[in-house]
Amino acid sequence: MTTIAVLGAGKIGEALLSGLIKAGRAPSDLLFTERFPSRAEELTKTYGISHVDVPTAVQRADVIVVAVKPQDIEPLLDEVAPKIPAGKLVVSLCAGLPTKLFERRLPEGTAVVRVMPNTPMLVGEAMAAISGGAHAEDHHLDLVEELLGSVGKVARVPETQQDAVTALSGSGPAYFFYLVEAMIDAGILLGIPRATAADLIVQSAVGAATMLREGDGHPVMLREAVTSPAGTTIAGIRELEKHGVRAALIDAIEAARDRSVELGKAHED
Ligand SMILES: NC(=O)C1=CN([C@@H]2O[C@H](COP(=O)(O)OP(=O)(O)OC[C@H]3O[C@@H](n4cnc5c(N)ncnc54)[C@H](O)[C@@H]3O)[C@@H](O)[C@H]2O)C=CC1
Ligand SMILES: O=C(O)[C@@H]1CCC=N1
Repeated sequence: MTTIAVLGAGKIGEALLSGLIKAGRAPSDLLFTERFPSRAEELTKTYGISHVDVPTAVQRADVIVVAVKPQDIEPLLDEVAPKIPAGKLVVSLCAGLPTKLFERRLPEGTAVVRVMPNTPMLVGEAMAAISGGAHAEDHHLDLVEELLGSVGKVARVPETQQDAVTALSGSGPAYFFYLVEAMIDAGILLGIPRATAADLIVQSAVGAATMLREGDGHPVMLREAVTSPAGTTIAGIRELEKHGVRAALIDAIEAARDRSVELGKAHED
């Protein structure tokens, strides 16, 4: 069985470990490193996965998943580079960081795959986009696709698209949560108890997402089907258009893309 080590077990590292266990992977095939001992203890208690140091992780694992913040990558690479044996597969989940940053710092020929996942991995509904670096071969991409395929959907994209993907599906769940939060607030304004408003909106979001995924309709057609002549929906849509919500979303996603590019540039030579 492939042994996987996650370096940095924060939100996304935990989402991956937990998703892999839910998908049937044995905790004994998983390892993690974590700089905060209390956090490490909590994860070992919850999932039964061993917390190890970096030399042990890179020795024992076949696949080394880097899940620290982009701002924390340099000290991590300083620790990993002298210890990692040749021939390991390195998978980076870090926003903005190009595969060539890892290739420059790790032993010559190290296969690196850049991945942009998202937190719905926790419930087996991730969207992950993967791109191979200079030394990643088809079998490396196949392995990463298989691993991530057990916790959601996987797309292969050219690395040049990863900053845009980060803005769309990496950050995307946060924008949906934000929308849901705002709609629940609207319910409160209209006098609906918070718990009832949350039920109404969350189920509407699940229903709408299911129609988008499983139906054969385009989002525009689906929205038109809700929008009756002289009805309630168009009265609401007019307000969204007046407040520039579409343009705000496009600007938000462009800003997220730009930030991803900036995070990568901070680590250029
Ligand atoms: N949170 C999200 O929705 C997503 C995050 N990502 C990427 O995943 C990476 C991690 O993000 P989060 O999990 O949100 O951050 P986080 O801050 O929750 O987790 C990072 C973890 O790494 C640990 N850490 C830092 N340096 C370390 C070191 N040298 N050795 C061992 N542990 C170390 C920290 O203590 C922390 O627990 C980032 O690069 C981010 O861009 C990618 C997609 C989605
Ligand atoms: O906000 C961030 O930087 C990370 C990357 C994508 C989602 N969360």
